Amino acid sequence: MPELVLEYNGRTWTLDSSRSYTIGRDPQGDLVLDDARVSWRHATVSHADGGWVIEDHGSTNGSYVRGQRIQRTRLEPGVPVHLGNATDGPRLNPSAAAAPAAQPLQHASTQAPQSQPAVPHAQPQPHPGPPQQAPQTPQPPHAGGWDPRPPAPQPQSQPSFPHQAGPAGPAGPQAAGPAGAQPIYAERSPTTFHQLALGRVMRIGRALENELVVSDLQVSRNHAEFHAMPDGRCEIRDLGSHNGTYVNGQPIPKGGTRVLGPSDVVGVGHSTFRLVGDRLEEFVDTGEVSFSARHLTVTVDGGKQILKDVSFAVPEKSLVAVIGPSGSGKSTLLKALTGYRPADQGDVLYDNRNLYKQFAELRQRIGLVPQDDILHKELTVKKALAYAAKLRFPADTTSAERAARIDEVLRELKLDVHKDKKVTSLSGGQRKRVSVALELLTKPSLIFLDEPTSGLDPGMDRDVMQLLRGLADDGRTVLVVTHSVAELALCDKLLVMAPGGAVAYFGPPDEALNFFGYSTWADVFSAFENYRDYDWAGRWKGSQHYRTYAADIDAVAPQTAYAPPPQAIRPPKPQGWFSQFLTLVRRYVSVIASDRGFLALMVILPAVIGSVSLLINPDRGLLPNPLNPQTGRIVPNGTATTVLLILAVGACFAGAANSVRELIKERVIYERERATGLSRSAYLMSKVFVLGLITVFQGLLVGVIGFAGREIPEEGLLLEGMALIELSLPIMGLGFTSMMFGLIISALVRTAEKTMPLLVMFSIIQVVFTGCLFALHGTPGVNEFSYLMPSRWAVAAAGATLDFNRIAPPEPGAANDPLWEHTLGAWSLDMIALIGLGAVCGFFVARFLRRHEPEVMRK
Ligand SMILES: Nc1ncnc2c1ncn2[C@@H]1O[C@H](COP(=O)(O)OP(=O)(O)OP(=O)(O)O)[C@@H](O)[C@H]1O
Repeated sequence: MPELVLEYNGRTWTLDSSRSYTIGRDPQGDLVLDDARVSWRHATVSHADGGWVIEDHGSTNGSYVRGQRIQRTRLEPGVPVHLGNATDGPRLNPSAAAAPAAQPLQHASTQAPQSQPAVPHAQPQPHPGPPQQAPQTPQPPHAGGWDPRPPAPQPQSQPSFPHQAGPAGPAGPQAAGPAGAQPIYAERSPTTFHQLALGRVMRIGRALENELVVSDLQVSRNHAEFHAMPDGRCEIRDLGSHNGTYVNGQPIPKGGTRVLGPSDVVGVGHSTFRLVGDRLEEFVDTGEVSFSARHLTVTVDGGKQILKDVSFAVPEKSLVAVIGPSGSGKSTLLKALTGYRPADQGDVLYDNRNLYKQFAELRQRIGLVPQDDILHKELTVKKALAYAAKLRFPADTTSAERAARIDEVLRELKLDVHKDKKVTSLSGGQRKRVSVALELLTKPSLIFLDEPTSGLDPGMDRDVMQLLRGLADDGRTVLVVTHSVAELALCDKLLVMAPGGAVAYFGPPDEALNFFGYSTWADVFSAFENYRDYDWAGRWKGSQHYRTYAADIDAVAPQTAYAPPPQAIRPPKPQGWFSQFLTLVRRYVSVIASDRGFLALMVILPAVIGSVSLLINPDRGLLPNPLNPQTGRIVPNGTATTVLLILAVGACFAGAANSVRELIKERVIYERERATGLSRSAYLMSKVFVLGLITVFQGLLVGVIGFAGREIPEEGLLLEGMALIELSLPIMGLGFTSMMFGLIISALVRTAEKTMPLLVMFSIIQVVFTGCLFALHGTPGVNEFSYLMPSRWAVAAAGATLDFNRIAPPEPGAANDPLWEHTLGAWSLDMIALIGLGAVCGFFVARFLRRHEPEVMRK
């Protein structure tokens, strides 16, 4: 059997071809590499098809051969493999035969061949607590003997927060002090060092020609450069990067420079740099970050506190569950932790860096999976992720790079077999996995999930929770708000919120029921409901559990929260406006094209509206009637006004119906994408462009069918020989402006169900203000009000072509309607007003769209 010798850092292993070997940081693995850039289970080496192959397990930072990221490749003697970084990650040197110095790997020589170990998140993690003592019969809090029964002290479960010292700890004062102070990293050892000689320029970027190659898709190809100036100082220059360069968490202007002081920390993607003398220390954020919240308090208008003094801390690689009755502030807490709605008091520490102060940089390390899916269900998994990746990654990433990252994430979440299925055809649990996959694309270190298992059956609930367990084990901090209590044992810590928004418990999940003195969570929640005014927070703070698990972090005095600076609130735009617009248009067209029902309706609806108008006095034309010789007056042509009324209302309805659900149904997707750099105007314009084209086409269909079968004037006012087109133009414009009104409704409502009554109301109002049912001109107040209605202007424009002042002449003594004058001037004014109304609607949609954005971005 051919053996392989792998050398790393002076150590050698001889690998036997009869089994496979896992490589990673997991001490239980075969080849243990203690380097932060290497994933827990990073890769596997095995003998297959007559050679040795290495297969990456969807590791966070990748495996590289000859500078190329690989998924599975054959190992060649003398060709090293880098793990975690293409250039300076741990280097494995394969050689062909067993070298005399090589030590046979113990497992290989002493153990029988074994199957490849499962990846950590595929199996439930052993987190069994001590066998639970039988709880006492539940009693109300005011009854005697209901005092908390703290479990016996368990020294081994004492939490250790290596990077989260209290006020006396080394990192405490810095974390609360000026943003980005140097000692934040005092307890971390740098991942790599780089020498920076005087006068030298060291360029950072994704491209291999850079001196400092960062294999991180969040980083631009040529991102920034350090410049060691002759006077001994050093400056950082941003090279027009897409995601920005940060000094102490604050962005430096695009293309700008900043001279670095001794305590300054530079952030580029997931890497952070600090200059110590002529040595540049690089810290790579592999996801293993501690996380804590201190004294978080949220006060709403009126002074009511909906989140009260919430503190907790977890070390790296933790899975935290947050549970609590409805209205206990779980969503509010999530918003405070993600910066969507920063707390008014207290702070959130990300690896001891103040999240609010350094929001601009740290926001990119946060993934948020909202309760509703953040993908277009009509698309295939791969396509949906491809559009999301295009919007989130820098413009200079190639589609191959993005596709590679998507494949990596799909494999990691075991979704590769589903990648060509439509999202809508997946089970609830799989759909949630796809939403998680989307957030994992950018390799966040912190992942927040809002009720990911709601609506899932118990099997899927477990499946999703095990997935989260695996994400945490692989080096991320995961916090999940949930209503499901079945799988809490998989979590490292449990935060229980009490009515009113205060903490009722924080600690190991298996001690929680004992803490409350109940045997089931249903009892605990009933107690919350029945004793809403009980001082749950006081009970928690008086407990032994509090002293064990939270007193340290709580000991720091509460501080007024630092509002993120304005430049931090607006996320960097990884893509330019036009590129975002094009991607959004393409995505929208893909969504529409995949919905055959909508496509069919798009044609059938206007065709039916146009056709039914032909049933009205089919042999009558749309020209003015001759004078009645007896009265000397023109006999009104009721057919013309009725036909125009039907066509106009049809266009109104079709236009508004196209758009009325559009923004509300995508609200969650928009909110998430907006927080990751989506341009509001690009989003809005993509909707206006696609829906505009559809409605204009529908208007044309309505107009051509409705007018072509009738006698109409031979000459138009503007398009002389094309009266049919001239008559259809107002119908098309009316469809467009109604579509814009529909967007206003869509931006205003809170649920999609409310759109239908508003659509009906809008359409009926348009019927009234067409001017076909009663004379508007000469009716003070009503006439002026009608100027706000698109149907008024559209009917007037078509009426000007048809000469409505003669088709429906005013009562004797009344004046002609100036908007209906059979002149080019009147027609042009009507059309300009109609389109102008659409533009004004666009302005209002943009304003109202803010309601769909994270609170912090609404100002
Ligand atoms: N902007 C606000 N103004 C006033 N009150 C608010 C505001 N936002 C939330 N609240 C109130 O704060 C309380 C907590 O709301 P939150 O949505 O955080 O609870 P929750 O625990 O997530 O509830 P659920 O489980 O039902 O989602 C509720 O009583 C809610 O009505």
